[in-house]
Amino acid sequence: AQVNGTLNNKRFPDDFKFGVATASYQVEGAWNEDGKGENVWDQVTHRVPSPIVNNDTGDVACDSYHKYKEDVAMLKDLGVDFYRFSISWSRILPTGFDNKINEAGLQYYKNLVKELRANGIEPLVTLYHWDLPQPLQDIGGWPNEIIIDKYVDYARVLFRELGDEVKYWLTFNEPKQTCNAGYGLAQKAPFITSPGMADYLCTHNVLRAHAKTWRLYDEQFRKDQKGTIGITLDIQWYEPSSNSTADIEAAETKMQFALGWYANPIVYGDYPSIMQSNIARRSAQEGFKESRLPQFTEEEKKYMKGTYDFLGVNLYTASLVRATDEPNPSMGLDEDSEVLAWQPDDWETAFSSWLKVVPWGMRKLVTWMKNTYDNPKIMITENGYSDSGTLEDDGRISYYERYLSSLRDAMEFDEVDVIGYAAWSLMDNFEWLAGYSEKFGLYHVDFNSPNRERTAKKSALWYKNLLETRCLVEECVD
Ligand SMILES: O=S(=O)(O)CCCN1CCN(CCO[C@@H]2O[C@H](CO)[C@@H](O)[C@H](O)[C@H]2O)CC1
Repeated sequence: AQVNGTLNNKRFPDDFKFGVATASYQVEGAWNEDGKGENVWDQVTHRVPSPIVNNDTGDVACDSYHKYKEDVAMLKDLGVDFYRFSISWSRILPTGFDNKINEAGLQYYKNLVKELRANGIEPLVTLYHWDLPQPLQDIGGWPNEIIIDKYVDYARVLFRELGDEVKYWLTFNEPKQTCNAGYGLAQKAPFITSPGMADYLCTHNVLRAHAKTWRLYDEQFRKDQKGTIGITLDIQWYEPSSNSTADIEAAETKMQFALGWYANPIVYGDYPSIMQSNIARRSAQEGFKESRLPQFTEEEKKYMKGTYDFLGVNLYTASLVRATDEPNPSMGLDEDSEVLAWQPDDWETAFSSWLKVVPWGMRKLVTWMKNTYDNPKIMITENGYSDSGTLEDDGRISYYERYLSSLRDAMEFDEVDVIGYAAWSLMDNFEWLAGYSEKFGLYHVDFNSPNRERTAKKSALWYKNLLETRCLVEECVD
């Protein structure tokens, strides 16, 4: 356990998988090469004025589309068990619809998977990491339920074309970002402002698309391909700001609105009851004839329940939560929860303003998930630290040591079934609204050079050593 700052000294189990993660729009570049169609991130980063720092775009990014062999060499050198990357829907289906498959785009991913396997590295594929084909957004995007079957068609192409070599799948990366940030608060593409309305419609369709895809794999591909398929949810740990009953309940409510929104339907078949009751009451007060939170039919609930082999979770930070007796009457996910969350200014912070360094939140989160979702297999599919780009990144090493120690504590003392961990990220890449101004990589990338040279930071050598010893301290105990 972490006693006065010491690290957990237990070795990670032999079957525990270590990896690193990236995402298509953030690293690939080649935004319009070899038949790739436009996606919502191409569209928003090309807007004038641009919402992105320094007008940065993913047009070239790390140029992984051309430099994937170099990337695999880095992965090999790190000694990872797996590489988590995402597939660009519009590189496979340029219009988003499956009536036209872009063979060159498909070939890129076949080549990447082949290169990984040739180096003994397991591919873990995220089907969707936010880059929706623009033609699908033009007909409404995720709030339009026609999207459900278009996503399933896309998934079917990937299972069919890549499923012989890819055995680990994630349907979505962070659907809350797609829906709440993308369609509620205009913080992510397509930057639509419809809080407490389009975010709920988006989620209702994402969840049904996820369930249909999990069932498709389970019924039509798993027997032959013998793979495993989950989803990645983003969450921060929400800690009660006092031990009052009201604040403890407020923190639980916040977890239900921020993680239960997706995990409850997938594990138990329906939205959390606190979401259903709060939003129904507030919708009635606002004069709506029905709740702003869509309802699943009874058969949808049965169909949805249990659609996961494991739960992926991205954890970076934490916040404090307190109750309030003056709830904000506006519509929105945060307002509908009727609790207040914040990050104290004096908490240790990374370079990204939202990223407070709160290692104990890792153990709290995965133990809460064990207790709340009946002890599921959990994979940490992202965890990482931002700085302004130094090669001597001691801050990143310290972050990883403390978060991994907290994770190992949860495995040792709370017996949480954690099956793996991926560091975000293999290399510096396009950090969404922050462009290239915030660096998350174990490797530095020179975005001023057309060759996008990669250079190992101090943290890369630290991670390589961890993967060799599988232990956070000098003297490890089995
Ligand atoms: O800035 S603001 O305060 O107005 C809004 C904060 C937005 N947070 C940022 C982190 N994100 C979860 C992590 O998101 C993940 O983390 C990585 C690092 O961000 C990304 O590069 C990955 O693509 C993403 O999967 C949740 C939303």
